Amino acid sequence: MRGAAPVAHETLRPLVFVPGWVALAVVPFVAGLELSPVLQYVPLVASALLLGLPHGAVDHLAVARTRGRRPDLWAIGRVVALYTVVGGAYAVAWFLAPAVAFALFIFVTWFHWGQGDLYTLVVLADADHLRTPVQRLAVVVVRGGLPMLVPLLAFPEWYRRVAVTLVGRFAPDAVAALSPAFRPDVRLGLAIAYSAVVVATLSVGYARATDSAPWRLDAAETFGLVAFFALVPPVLAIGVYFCLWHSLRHIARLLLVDDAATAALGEGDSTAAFARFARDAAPLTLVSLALLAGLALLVPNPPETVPEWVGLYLVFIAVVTLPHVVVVTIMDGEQRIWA
Ligand SMILES: CC1=C(/C=C/C(C)=C/C=C/C(C)=C/C=O)C(C)(C)CCC1
Ligand SMILES: [Fe+2]
Repeated sequence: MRGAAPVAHETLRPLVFVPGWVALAVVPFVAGLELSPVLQYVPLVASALLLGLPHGAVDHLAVARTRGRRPDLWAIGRVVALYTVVGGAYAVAWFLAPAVAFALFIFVTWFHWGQGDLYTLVVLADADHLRTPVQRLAVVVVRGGLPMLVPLLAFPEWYRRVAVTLVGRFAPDAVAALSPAFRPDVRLGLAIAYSAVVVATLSVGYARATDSAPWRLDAAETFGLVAFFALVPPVLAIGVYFCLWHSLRHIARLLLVDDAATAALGEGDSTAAFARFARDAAPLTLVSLALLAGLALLVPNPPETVPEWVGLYLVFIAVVTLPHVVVVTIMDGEQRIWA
């Protein structure tokens, strides 16, 4: 990729891939120990300070850096305006139509977590089996469906409970509008359709791969994640995935557009590179937490328990994810991830 020294990629690769793979292998066993519900929330709560929330807290610098420019006040101001307008409108939507806002959150996350993995496959895993835009869109559907659809198929009651907690901060009765998604026949239909897309996507990829190693990595990750989300209760699974999969991969991407971090990685100094990220991300992570506290005062039913606080945190994440997806999609365009 443009501007990124190959050595930096080499330094990053194990740091990016290994934690997620270890989590896929280990967490199902931990989950088998029947963790108390509160412990299952630990990774999601931790994501407010570590990896999760911070991965989006450098959006104000990311676009300019991706274009090879130093972020000036004007560039930062544009991103702040994007967040205010798009995030603000979506926040209002949560108050007016919470069930619709929840459904949108699921679809946006599906796309966004899929697009994150597409980048990782193309740039960090050197995948050559994703030749066409249609294949790349299919990979986004497959990869995003792992965290967003598989839990609905495997743990519908958990999924419903989380939907109730999010929507319930605004209007407890509104969640009834989502009930068709939990019907067994609808879930069976979704399972069949999704499986067909997974098999077709991997098969076409296999036929087009010249180097089979990245394809094997893609297939192994896909089936590993299917098993992970089918076995691990969703709050725990999503918390782990958000930190160690999506956010870690995106942070690697951010390091590769930051010249100083890339230089540090080129010298094998990953600590210095990640420290730069932490410094860049700290201010807006703290601002985000202050905004979350403000949101808690504004909602009709303020949170009282840990699950309710996490529900509100997820609403806040939803609101900042919409502009975050715009930023990442601009990065995708600049880096020709979909071409
Ligand atoms: C917690 C949880 C859910 C939703 C989590 C979502 C949608 C998280 C999105 C996070 C984002 C977008 C982070 C930014 O990149 C589900 C699937 C309803 C199932 C039950 C557990
Ligand atoms: Fe993200």
